Amino acid sequence: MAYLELKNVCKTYEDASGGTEVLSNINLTIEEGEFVAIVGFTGSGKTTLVNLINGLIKPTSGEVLFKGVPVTDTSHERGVIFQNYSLLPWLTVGQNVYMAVKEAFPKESKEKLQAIVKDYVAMVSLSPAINKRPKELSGGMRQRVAVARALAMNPEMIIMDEPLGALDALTRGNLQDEILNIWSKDKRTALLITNDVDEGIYMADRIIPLKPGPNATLGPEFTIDIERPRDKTSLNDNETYKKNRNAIIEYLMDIGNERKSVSNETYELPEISPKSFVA
Ligand SMILES: Nc1ncnc2c1ncn2[C@@H]1O[C@H](COP(=O)(O)OP(=O)(O)OP(=O)(O)O)[C@@H](O)[C@H]1O
Repeated sequence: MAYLELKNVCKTYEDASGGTEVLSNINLTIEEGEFVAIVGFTGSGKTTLVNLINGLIKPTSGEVLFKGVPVTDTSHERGVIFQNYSLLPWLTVGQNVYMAVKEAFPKESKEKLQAIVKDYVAMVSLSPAINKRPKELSGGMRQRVAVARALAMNPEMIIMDEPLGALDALTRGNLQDEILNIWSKDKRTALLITNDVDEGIYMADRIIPLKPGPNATLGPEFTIDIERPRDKTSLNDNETYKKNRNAIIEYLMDIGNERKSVSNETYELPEISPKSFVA
């Protein structure tokens, strides 16, 4: 049985003119322990897809199944790391993680919960900042807290919605490694949504492009058959990496061009001319 399965999932956001189908016929299967990345253009429907899998919104038609059971609500079994950290500003790093852990394990003792918080804060190298509030942290540190918070709840599946998009290249690279370390240690199932092909190839077992919407749908998948742990510096010379990178970028460029050529939008430029020109 597939761990996560989307069967012919469609999502339309209703509006006064009837609505737009953002996602069309999404079929996706993820097996236990797999790391899958979905790459897509901005606005193609990636967050909509995450919200459907997370149970925050319902499909207009089709089914989302987690371990064979239809997803009808959010659950601690699926931990989401969002792109905007979403930390509570009045709580410290430790308190932000504690709150989530308490919600996930309401019957555990305070001491046990505090020990979990300490472990996960240490795991993302933030022990010295455990008593700081979000406004005292850099963007990279805040995202680390968000990672610790999601993982401390011990979800069976980690869903990441462009979690590293706002970070500089160095911080991004470090956090990619931290997420991979945690994923490989506990062998959880992971879904990464990203607009960065290199990030997808470095982290995932499979990459699936999301064709731009409206009516966005998943394209052909690319299997990244590169041994783990992967070495970022030697990846550039790896033939499998180069082959996949070129194929994915070519595919994305082709569908990008296709989208441009079918666009009916026309732009009228205003008729203006300078009243006077002084050299
Ligand atoms: N609640 C909503 N109501 C109406 N339309 C929505 C809603 N949420 C998203 N959309 C529309 O659906 C489309 C896809 O949005 P979504 O946020 O899923 O894309 P995305 O790929 O995550 O974008 P980005 O990369 O910019 O974060 C957009 O055109 C957006 O305007």
